[in-house]
Amino acid sequence: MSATIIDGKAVAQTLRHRVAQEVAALDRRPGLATILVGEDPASAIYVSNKRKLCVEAGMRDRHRLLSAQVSQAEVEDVIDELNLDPEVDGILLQLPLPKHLDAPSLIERIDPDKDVDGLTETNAGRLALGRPGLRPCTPSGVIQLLDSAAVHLEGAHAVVVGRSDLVGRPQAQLLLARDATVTVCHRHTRDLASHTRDADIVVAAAGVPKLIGAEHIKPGATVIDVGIHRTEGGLCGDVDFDAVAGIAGHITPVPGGVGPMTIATLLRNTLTAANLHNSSHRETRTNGSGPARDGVAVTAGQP
Ligand SMILES: Nc1nc2c(c(=O)[nH]1)N[C@@H](CN(C=O)c1ccc(C(=O)N[C@@H](CCC(=O)O)C(=O)O)cc1)CN2
Repeated sequence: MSATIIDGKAVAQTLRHRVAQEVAALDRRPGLATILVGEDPASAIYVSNKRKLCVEAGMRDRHRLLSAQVSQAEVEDVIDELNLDPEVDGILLQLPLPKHLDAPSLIERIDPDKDVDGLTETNAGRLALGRPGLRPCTPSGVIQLLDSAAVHLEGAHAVVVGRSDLVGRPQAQLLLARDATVTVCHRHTRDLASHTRDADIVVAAAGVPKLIGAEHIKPGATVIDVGIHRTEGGLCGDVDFDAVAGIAGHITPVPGGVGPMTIATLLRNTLTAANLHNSSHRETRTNGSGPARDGVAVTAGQP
């Protein structure tokens, strides 16, 4: 093996520690609300970890567990209630949802300034236009991992494999915002290896176990694995780690790579949303007029 392993657990811990320090300095504790529908075991673990780490960072934890048979209208009511709750700065609707629910319209119902997943059309549009806004957690975490390993992004050829709303599309936008040259590959791409072999950075987010092998990677390239699959042999990603680690320059493991960054970034987004709400509140008190809510105060292009 020759690749340097990017330790997502360590980078995430540092970020969570920084968030906790900033939270401790605030007058008002930020609040994160999680909504879990049904009993998917993996989703239940992810939400339970989010809640645990939210409390560990000094934030207020709100949780709604809804039955797998809940109606669209009932979930809408919960979102409406959390949108209005002044103690809630961030709302996270855990995905995937049961099939009878219309996930895009529920996501769209979340107040964009509480959308700590960065998935509403408003925040996706802000990202596409390079405007400040809340960014999706996993792709934003990937950029932070690349920065932690000092991987040069400007002018680099980055290939994103996958085009989901949660990862692939926003990942491409975030890399573009950092001046990478971005190719997006997907299930209809012909000759995937011909694209990935040309890449300085490969982000694998296709949802196919061990899709990316040694034959897909240029020697010295950086390989980021977003996939998580439970197989009989244990957890694996979209990258065949053992094969690719002998060729890549940097690589993220599964577990311990991108996953922990997803949750740490969620906490950071919740803090960002709380800072926005606190400053809006201050403005309302001092001006007597409504706050100028033109998006959250993070730098355009930042993860
Ligand atoms: N509303 C959202 N739903 C989902 C998101 C999301 O960002 N927002 N992402 C994924 C799941 N996810 C967070 O929700 C998530 C996945 C994995 C991990 C993680 O830390 N994984 C560990 C392994 C843990 C294990 O499964 O044993 C690792 O990779 O080291 C955190 C969060 C889908 N849904």
